[in-house]
Amino acid sequence: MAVSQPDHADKSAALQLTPVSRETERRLDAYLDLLRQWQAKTNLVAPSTLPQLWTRHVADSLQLLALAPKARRWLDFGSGGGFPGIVLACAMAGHDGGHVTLVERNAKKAAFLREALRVTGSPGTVMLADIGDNVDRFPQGLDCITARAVAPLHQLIGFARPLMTEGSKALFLKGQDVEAELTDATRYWKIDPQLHASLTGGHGWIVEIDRIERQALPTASKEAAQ
Ligand SMILES: C[S@@+](CC[C@H](N)C(=O)[O-])C[C@H]1O[C@@H](n2cnc3c(N)ncnc32)[C@H](O)[C@@H]1O
Repeated sequence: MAVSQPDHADKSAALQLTPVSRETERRLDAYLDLLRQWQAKTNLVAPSTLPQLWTRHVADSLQLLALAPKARRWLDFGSGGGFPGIVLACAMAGHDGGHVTLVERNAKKAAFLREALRVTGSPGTVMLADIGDNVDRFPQGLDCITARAVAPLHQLIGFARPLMTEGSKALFLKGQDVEAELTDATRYWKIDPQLHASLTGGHGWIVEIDRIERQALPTASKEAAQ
């Protein structure tokens, strides 16, 4: 299968939305070159989005940096082909103490993510693991927890809760059903979410959460649980 070629207009549109340093740009170029090569044998992104890798995926990931400008220690649930985790790692390479933990349960994708960290020289660790079974193995002292297209919001909040500390936050990239997902999540969790419209347009949203408490069980459920 032919390897797709970079689209320069797509890249410059993305970099206008979410500018980065020349060094980060070079790391991102190396990452996308690798992704295009591996995409020929492993499905890392929807093939229809290959012509817009920069706007659909890179800028979508980079926009998180503006919502957590001081964050250095990141953890990304279900990184897949590397969004947002590898993109954030490419950006963190320029910062002292920058590090991204990428959690992925698919072995081929985890191998790709390790190779992406290697070729870009970006600071990160790939954990080949199922999130739900391994929360106690994840690093502590995180500044920011992320996820895109991995699980329903209420589940992501449950995964993030034990990892959150004073000053940390979660940033979850969500689609047009965000309101329904938030309504569902507040049945389980007390949260004070902020919603940010995605810079990359479409119907994307970022849910920012900095405090998570378990919702008290309604009386009927408490009785049922006894
Ligand atoms: C739809 S893909 C999205 C990948 C990437 N975040 C993105 O937006 O391009 C979902 C990824 O999450 C991974 N995943 C889903 N549930 C997971 C879990 N419980 N533990 C670890 N990885 C999980 C899948 O293997 C898959 O690679």
